[in-house]
Amino acid sequence: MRRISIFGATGSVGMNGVDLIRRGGGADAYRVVALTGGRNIGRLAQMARELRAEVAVTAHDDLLDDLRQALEGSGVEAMAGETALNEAAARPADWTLSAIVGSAGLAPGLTALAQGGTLALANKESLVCAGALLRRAGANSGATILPVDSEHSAIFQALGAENLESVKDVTITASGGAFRDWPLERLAAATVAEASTHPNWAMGQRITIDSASMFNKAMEVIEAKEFFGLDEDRIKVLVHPESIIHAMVTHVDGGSIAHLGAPDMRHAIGYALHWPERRALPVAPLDLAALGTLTFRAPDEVRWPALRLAREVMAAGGAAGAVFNAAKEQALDDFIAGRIRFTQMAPRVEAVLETLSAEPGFSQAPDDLPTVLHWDALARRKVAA
Ligand SMILES: NC(=O)C1=CN([C@@H]2O[C@H](COP(=O)(O)OP(=O)(O)OC[C@H]3O[C@@H](n4cnc5c(N)ncnc54)[C@H](OP(=O)(O)O)[C@@H]3O)[C@@H](O)[C@H]2O)C=CC1
Ligand SMILES: CC(=O)[C@@H](O)[C@H](O)COP(=O)(O)O
Ligand SMILES: [Mn+2]
Repeated sequence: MRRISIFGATGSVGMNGVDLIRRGGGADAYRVVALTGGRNIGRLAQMARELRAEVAVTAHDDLLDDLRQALEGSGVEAMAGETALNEAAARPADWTLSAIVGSAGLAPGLTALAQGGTLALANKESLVCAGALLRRAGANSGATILPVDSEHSAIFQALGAENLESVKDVTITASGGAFRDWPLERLAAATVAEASTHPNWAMGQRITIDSASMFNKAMEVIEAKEFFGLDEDRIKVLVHPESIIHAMVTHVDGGSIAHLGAPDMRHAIGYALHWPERRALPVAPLDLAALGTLTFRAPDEVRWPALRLAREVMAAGGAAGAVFNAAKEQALDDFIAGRIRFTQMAPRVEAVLETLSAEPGFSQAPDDLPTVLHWDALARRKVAA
């Protein structure tokens, strides 16, 4: 039986993963090793019981008793805390879904990679903070890393067996998020509730707000560079309000291969689950005649300064990715908590990048986890200061 683990099982991507496992036969078809969550103990315990997981882990030490109680009589082991997340990631699994939100997903991702198997990576923050570390961990153990972010899954699928040398560039699409059509002068008054609605995708709150600010796309450009080893000038962004085309690969001969699909993450997760095969998935087929029109716009770096920052981060290299991600996470926390305005996030991130670029060691890519965590903590402190 195939052994699977899902990190961040109680979130939007995690629940879509659980849905696919359930539809594929659940505990009768898969041996579920670990399911992890954060504060949603009820959901975590219910999933762990249903899928007869070996262990359920909450990231929060103070919730261990609640989890134990919720799992009483189930035979599922309960664990809590960061160390427990890593212990769960060290349990051998054939397929692990990395769907924790934020840089908190990096340590368990690295641990899972060290034990081999396949890491299906939704946690884009890992690649932005520590792309080289992840690739090295995978290469050392012989693990496979598959993309789950919809655009990167689309590039992976559109590339097929093609050699990267024949690729002129890749284009990832952006919906433009909640404020794509707002007058610029209204953005400063945008509320958390307004930023937390996405025109096409049902996702967690943090990535939804990142879509509105385009920090999500900025992260994805860096993610594409790290995942596919493409130079930054071969990665383009195209605003596509319908989110039907997810990415496009353009070859040196002028041919472009686009990947299309309904905005449903079960396609990308299911593709990674069954790869290298393709199996039927519960995703609505496209009806292009009913859709009628697909539209496109050039990205506007005045409206979305995060896109310019991504280019600067890629040009800087070294610790810039770790600093950028952590500063963005802290600025997002501050916006959600009402401490800063929507339009203050990008300037805060830019200021932290500028300040920390003068620190010794900034130009060296972190080559171990403690160094990534050092830059992560420093960047968060600078934003909060
Ligand atoms: N949602 C989507 O469709 C897409 C998401 N992604 C990426 O996938 C990842 C997950 O996104 P999404 O599912 O939207 O996020 P959600 O916020 O919906 O879920 C996040 C998950 O991580 C858990 N979690 C939160 N904080 C911590 C922490 N500090 N330590 C351990 N676990 C934690 C949450 O637990 P709990 O809720 O129990 O507190 C939950 O299980 C992100 O990296 C995102 O960028 C990529 C493409 C699409
Ligand atoms: C589903 C997915 O992969 C998200 O990252 C999505 O792309 C977000 O939409 P935006 O295009 O609005 O950032
Ligand atoms: Mn995406």
